[in-house]
Amino acid sequence: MSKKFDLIAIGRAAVDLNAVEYNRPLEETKTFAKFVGGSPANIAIGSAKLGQKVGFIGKVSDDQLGHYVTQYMAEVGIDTSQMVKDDAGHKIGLTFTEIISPEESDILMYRNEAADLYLAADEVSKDYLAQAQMLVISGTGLAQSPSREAILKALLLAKELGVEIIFELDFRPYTWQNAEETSLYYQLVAQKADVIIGTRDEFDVLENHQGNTDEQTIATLFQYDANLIVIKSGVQGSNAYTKAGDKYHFGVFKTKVLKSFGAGDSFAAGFLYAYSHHLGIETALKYGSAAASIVISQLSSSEAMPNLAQLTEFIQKAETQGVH
Ligand SMILES: Nc1ncnc2c1ncn2[C@@H]1O[C@H](COP(=O)(O)OP(=O)(O)O)[C@@H](O)[C@H]1O
Ligand SMILES: O=C(O)C[C@@H](O)[C@H](O)C(=O)COP(=O)(O)O
Repeated sequence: MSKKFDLIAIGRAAVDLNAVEYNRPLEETKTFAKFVGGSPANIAIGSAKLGQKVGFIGKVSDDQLGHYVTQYMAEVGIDTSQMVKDDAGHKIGLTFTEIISPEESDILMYRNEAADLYLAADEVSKDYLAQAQMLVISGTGLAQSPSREAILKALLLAKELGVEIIFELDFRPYTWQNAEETSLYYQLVAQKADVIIGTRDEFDVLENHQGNTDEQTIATLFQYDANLIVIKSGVQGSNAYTKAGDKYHFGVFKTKVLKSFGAGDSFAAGFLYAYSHHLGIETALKYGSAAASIVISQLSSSEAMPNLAQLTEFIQKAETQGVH
């Protein structure tokens, strides 16, 4: 039976302030454009733009920026009924970006006491989660309590309810205390997740070890619940591994890169669209790569997310021209 939501994402919804001056460091940047940000919010927005039915569980500041984020997410079609306003005055997270060159862009996050980290376990509703086909968990929500307990509660409820658990590693060094703590919580969730998506570097964080091959990583993780593991490697493309032993690779769609941030979130939105529509793993990697290619050629990580027609047209055109 079809559920009310194709996916519910849990974690941070925040604000990106993206430098509109290119080829200069943040120190010298004077003007910024405001967008909704936060990895799980970006994935939710990308998914909604592709036509998925999406819900979001999170906490935002009760001020102009919190209202802006909630309103934008509602406008793209996301159910925001479980986006709680922080009543203790915590402010929404901010991310400043700089575009030094197409090869070099970076982000600077302001996350001290960020409202999303104050989502509490009693603000996660079982009835709400029961309406989801998939739950998308972003690793950063595990960095601090009470958000950590809220995410773990959602994980256990999803497990109990048979909701498919997608773990997007989304590692951000901010707000984590040390590598061992991160690795412990990442492993805890990875052992219960059905699908795990991350970059090679993020899997190193999960393992608290550098230098493992993908084969070593999947051999360990497939001992637990995961059926599918996706390991992204930037411009080298992405690999997907199934528990049954299949391996899929997809390269990238070449594009005029403006900046590299936004690649991971758009990849996840595109990948999950194809995955949840049973279009096959190879197509899922292709949709993820195409969405990423579209987003990294534009300024934002959220508004730039393509709709389904834009995504499929992009793929068709790229395949006709042979640019991947
Ligand atoms: N320079 C690039 N050109 C085209 N596609 C890219 C480029 N960099 C990344 N991508 C696409 O975005 C996906 C995610 O990028 P990656 O950098 O690995 O993740 P993250 O943004 O999470 O660090 C890649 O698997 C690839 O499909
Ligand atoms: O996740 C954040 O809080 C910041 C994002 O909104 C920002 O746009 C970004 O860094 C996205 O990068 P990605 O996770 O590599 O897609």
